[in-house]
Amino acid sequence: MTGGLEGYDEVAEANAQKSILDIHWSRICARLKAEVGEVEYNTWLRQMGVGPVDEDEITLYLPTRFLRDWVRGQYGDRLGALWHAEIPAIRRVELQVARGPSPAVDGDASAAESGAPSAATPPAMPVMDAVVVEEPRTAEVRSDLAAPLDPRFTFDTFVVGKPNEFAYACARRVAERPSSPGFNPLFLYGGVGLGKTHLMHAIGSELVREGRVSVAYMSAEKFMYRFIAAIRSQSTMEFKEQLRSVDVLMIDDLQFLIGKDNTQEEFFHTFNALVDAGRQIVVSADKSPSDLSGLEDRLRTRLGCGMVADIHATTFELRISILEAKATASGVEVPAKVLEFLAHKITSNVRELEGALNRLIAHANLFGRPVTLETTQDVLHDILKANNRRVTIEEIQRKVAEHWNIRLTDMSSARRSTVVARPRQVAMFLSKQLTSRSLPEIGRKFGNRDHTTVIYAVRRVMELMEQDPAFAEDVELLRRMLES
Ligand SMILES: Nc1ncnc2c1ncn2[C@@H]1O[C@H](COP(=O)(O)OP(=O)(O)OP(=O)(O)O)[C@@H](O)[C@H]1O
Repeated sequence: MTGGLEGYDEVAEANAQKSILDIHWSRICARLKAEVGEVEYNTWLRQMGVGPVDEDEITLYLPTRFLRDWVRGQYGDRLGALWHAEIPAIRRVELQVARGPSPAVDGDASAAESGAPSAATPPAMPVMDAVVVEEPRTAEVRSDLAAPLDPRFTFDTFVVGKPNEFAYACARRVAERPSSPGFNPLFLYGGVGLGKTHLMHAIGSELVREGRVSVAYMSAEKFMYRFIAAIRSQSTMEFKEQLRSVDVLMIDDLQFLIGKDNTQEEFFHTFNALVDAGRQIVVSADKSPSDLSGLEDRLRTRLGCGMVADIHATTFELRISILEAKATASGVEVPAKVLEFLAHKITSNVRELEGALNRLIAHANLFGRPVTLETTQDVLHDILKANNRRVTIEEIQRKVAEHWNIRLTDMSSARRSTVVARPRQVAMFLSKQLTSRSLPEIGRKFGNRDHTTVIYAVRRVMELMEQDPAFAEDVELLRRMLES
């Protein structure tokens, strides 16, 4: 009797654990689906099931070895990070192949020994008596540090031309031989959308693929938030230890740390500890170390001590090569004339060029019509119009400052009085309307402000234009002057 009741308690306990894991799992699945898109999710991830938790490790099941290897390679880190975010005690994800149902399997030791609750049964499969486990292998997950590396950003998909060949060569060298003298730190800099992040991910993917070293990649913004969170939860020591335990640390968009003195200080110490221990640092920013004037001098000096590589603005030839490569990869035939047209018209950066091509390709796939010059002009009407305008954010700032009689420097100053803040908001609004710059880019031009500040400014100006006809007239006048 007693044994029966104990058995019952165990079952109840196991069921409770399973339903808790299921709740976490459904949240993780929703996140993954949103991140990778429905098609990719259904192709690779939908059949995954949750297994037992053992101390800091959770087991996930996939039905075939192929799927298991693919998911491990492409999503292993991300799965670890998501599980860790849901249940902080989980630090590792083990991916196993489970074929089921398979009643005749001998010695299902791993399932039995783990004392696994019923959650050990992969939910996407029929109820199993046993789970066949193949080659259990644990994917090391640096979940506290890692942002997932984008599998599309590899050296193979990076098109090399005059403007980026030096940066590319340096990145390749670091991926082949991290911490080589003269290449540590590697500092990549250049304008927006020119491939800095792509090269960093390529370095990371190469190193992870080779399986030689542990890599942590994150944006400077994420670094700051992690640091603040560690201070709040009184776990700065853990944060420092984690950072200092990696072989390669990559920090993207370092300019974000301008004006964030405490985070800069922390980064400086981490930087020194890692370089002194012979680990590799890779950093990207929009300017060279000497031009990052808001960074502390000692940090700028150290950043410039290794290899500094500039990615220049694209040339027509590089734009054509990039378009050709991306069109070929898409499988959609895009006439040379259209590629030339795009390379002439969209000169701002690769991100925009790629966005335009993607839109054309999506349109062709959706309607099953060939891409022609006419459809291009039609489908990309708005992008082409924005690129026809020659007005720059600097011109907008100058005109608006003159109009309201404020100093040009106030466009990027921290002053908040309405006399200054209102024209600044108008300039942000006009920058959004009249240029093709993204919200973060606009924010950066206005004293490194966040993109949410730009969104707020755009909304506020629109509200005021509705409420106050005189103000609306001023803004319209400025717009016409700038457009002509
Ligand atoms: N040489 C290249 N070959 C192929 N794709 C490229 C190249 N340069 C940039 N891209 C593509 O352009 C897009 C923008 O690049 P990326 O995000 O690396 O720019 P970035 O310099 O990091 O920009 P930001 O300053 O905004 O962070 C990406 O999709 C990237 O793959």
